[in-house]
Amino acid sequence: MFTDPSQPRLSTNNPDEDPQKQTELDREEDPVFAQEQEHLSRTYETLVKMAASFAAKIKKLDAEVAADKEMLADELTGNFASMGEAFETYAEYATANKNIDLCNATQELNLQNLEKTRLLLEQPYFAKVSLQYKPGDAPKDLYIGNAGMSDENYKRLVVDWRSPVAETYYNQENGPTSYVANGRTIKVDLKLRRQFDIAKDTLNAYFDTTVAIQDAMLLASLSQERTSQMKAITATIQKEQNQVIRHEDVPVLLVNGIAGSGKTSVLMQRIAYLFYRQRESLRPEDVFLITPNPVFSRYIENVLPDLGESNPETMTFNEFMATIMPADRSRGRADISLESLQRIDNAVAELVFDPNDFKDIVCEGTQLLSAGQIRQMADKFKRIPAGPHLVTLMREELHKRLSSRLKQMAATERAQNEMLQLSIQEQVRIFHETIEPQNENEARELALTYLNDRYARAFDIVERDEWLRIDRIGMRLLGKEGLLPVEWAYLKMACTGLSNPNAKYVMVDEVQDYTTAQLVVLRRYFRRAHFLLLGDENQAIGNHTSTFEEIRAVFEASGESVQECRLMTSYRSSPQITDLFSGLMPHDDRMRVSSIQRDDIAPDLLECPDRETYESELARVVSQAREGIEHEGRGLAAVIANDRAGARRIASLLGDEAIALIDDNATLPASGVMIMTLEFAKGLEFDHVIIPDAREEVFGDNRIDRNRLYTSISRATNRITLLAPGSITPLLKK
Ligand SMILES: Nc1ncnc2c1ncn2[C@@H]1O[C@H](COP(=O)(O)OP(=O)(O)OP(=O)(O)O)[C@@H](O)[C@H]1O
Repeated sequence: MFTDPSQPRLSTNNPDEDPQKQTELDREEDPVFAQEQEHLSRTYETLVKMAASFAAKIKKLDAEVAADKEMLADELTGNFASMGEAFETYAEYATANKNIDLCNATQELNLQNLEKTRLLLEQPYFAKVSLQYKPGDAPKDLYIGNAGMSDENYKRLVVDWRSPVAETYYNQENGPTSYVANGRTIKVDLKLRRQFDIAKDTLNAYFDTTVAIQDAMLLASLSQERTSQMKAITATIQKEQNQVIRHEDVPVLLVNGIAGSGKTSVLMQRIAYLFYRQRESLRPEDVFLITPNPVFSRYIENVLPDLGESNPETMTFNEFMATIMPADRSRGRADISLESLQRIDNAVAELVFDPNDFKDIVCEGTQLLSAGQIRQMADKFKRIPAGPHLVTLMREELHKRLSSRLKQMAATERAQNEMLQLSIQEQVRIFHETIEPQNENEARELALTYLNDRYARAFDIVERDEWLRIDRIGMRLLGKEGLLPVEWAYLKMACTGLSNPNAKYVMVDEVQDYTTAQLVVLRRYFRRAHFLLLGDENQAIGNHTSTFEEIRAVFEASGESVQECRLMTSYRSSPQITDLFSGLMPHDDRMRVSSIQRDDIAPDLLECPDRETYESELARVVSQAREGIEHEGRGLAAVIANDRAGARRIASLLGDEAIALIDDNATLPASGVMIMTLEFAKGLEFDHVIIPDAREEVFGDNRIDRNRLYTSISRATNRITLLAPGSITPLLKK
């Protein structure tokens, strides 16, 4: 056993040995190992029994509800013969429905419990803390896992990693510590902090840690080959990361972290944490996650489900814009100055609607309300200044007028004939039965239902204020034709109050890639939401994107203070790769960077004297990478080109040696060597990164090139190769 208390304690006698490869002898000789294995086996057995019991309860309750419903249908025949009988019948309905609601709630709980036990059966827990609450008291052992579970006698089997007491594990220090529960700070003495490597009911190893900077579980996790899917980091969350994950709920939290410091990982864990802490009120549709591109959305899509949580609304900025804009208008430049947006606000403050600002409401080829009618309606409200309040009043009025227009139409022979000619399938879809109106009244009512279905989109047009000609208003107010998407969206928000007031959280990853105008649009649209912004200024690779100072200013402008956390340790990249990319950072920041010590391969910088040598070297490097991956049967390598043209050139040079992922919608295979642009590689990571053209012409001494190089290098976990036909950029020659 180890004697150095600052080092992780392994359950093996040989510190050089991979804990995964402990011999049976080591384990047998270690009483702690045996005790822990026994505890695990017992817990696992209980969980198996509980899973079976929840499954049985679900089945039984399902059968009971089905029987109840059948009985309801048979027995509650609806006796309304007299007033008294009618009341009685209503009371019976109410009781029966209440019972069904109660059953549904119980069933929901059963399902949740079954889901939790299933999650725990994969790995019942990953850590244990022994906490002494008062001097002299026996320490209390708590096992921490991906979900919390108590047995049928209410004895805690596993504590959820997000529960207050689990904080003692993440504080990473033995001795006096504390956690906050129900607003109270509880002081405890952490006597033992033990990590486990567990798969189902098998204990592979345990580690007793005091200071976890170099914790063995972390090292084991970081040394695994990369796959096309990001993984949760629950068991190995580090102290600085935990401060973000468990941060108090503030209006704006900005996480400024170097490449590979776990920003995206922390973001996913924070979402899971918020869902847990607000489990009664926070729903996945209240949380919006804005990601840099569709590849990235797919890369992270399994993290939350693996933690037993649902994914929030996940979208790129363009996808977000598509939800609020006409279909053909949502893409395009976003480098609008703040002054232009300010001009829109000023102009809208003076806005008076003009007769030509309105559009006919046309649906299914029928004009339901004309622009002239809308104009007349606007005249009714002329004492109210144009803007969100007026638009709301007009919208309400338009709803009324649309309804009465459909009512008028429903009385016409034409509408009723159309309805009678509906196919049987259409009738069943609209009315849930076939129709045969018996009198004029009935025919009118049915025709109204039919028209409401046929012209449903018209109500949408009203609701989405599509009866306003935003481009026309923009042209008049700003004197320019063809608004850019961000301007269009901003103008529409200013005129109509367009927003999503229900969103509670908006998370923006890679925030350094957004222009100030884009952030202003997000802030204004999600007007009540709390924001979590994560980024790295050194990875800003686009023109006109915001600095962190500008990001702060956007949010401070709406009266909020912005809290900031820094993450300065690189978990992704080996120390030598971290040194290489951090050399491109501003000097003061560079001094604060650290990485996790592990096996290290020196970067390969290959300067080739001529084109021919260069091409054959590139082919050799790629071919070796491919062979290595094929031999192992896993692993990812990326050739990161500077642009699409470069990626295509390399693809034709390399032929079948590598898979070209040039289209935005391409998916990352599980393993292999891929060619891609940096835009595609953003946010992702690879065991081996090959930068095929690292000449000064490609990476010159300017901010964007520097950031492009930093971002490309920092995609690598273990190995980096840079090639150049000629000299490598002096940016790397410190
Ligand atoms: N505490 C941790 N335990 C285990 N792995 C971690 C931990 N923190 C980060 N990692 C790993 O480090 C890698 C980088 O994490 P992540 O992608 O979240 O960083 P990032 O800051 O978003 O990176 P970038 O900004 O460069 O895209 C991932 O493989 C992640 O699993």
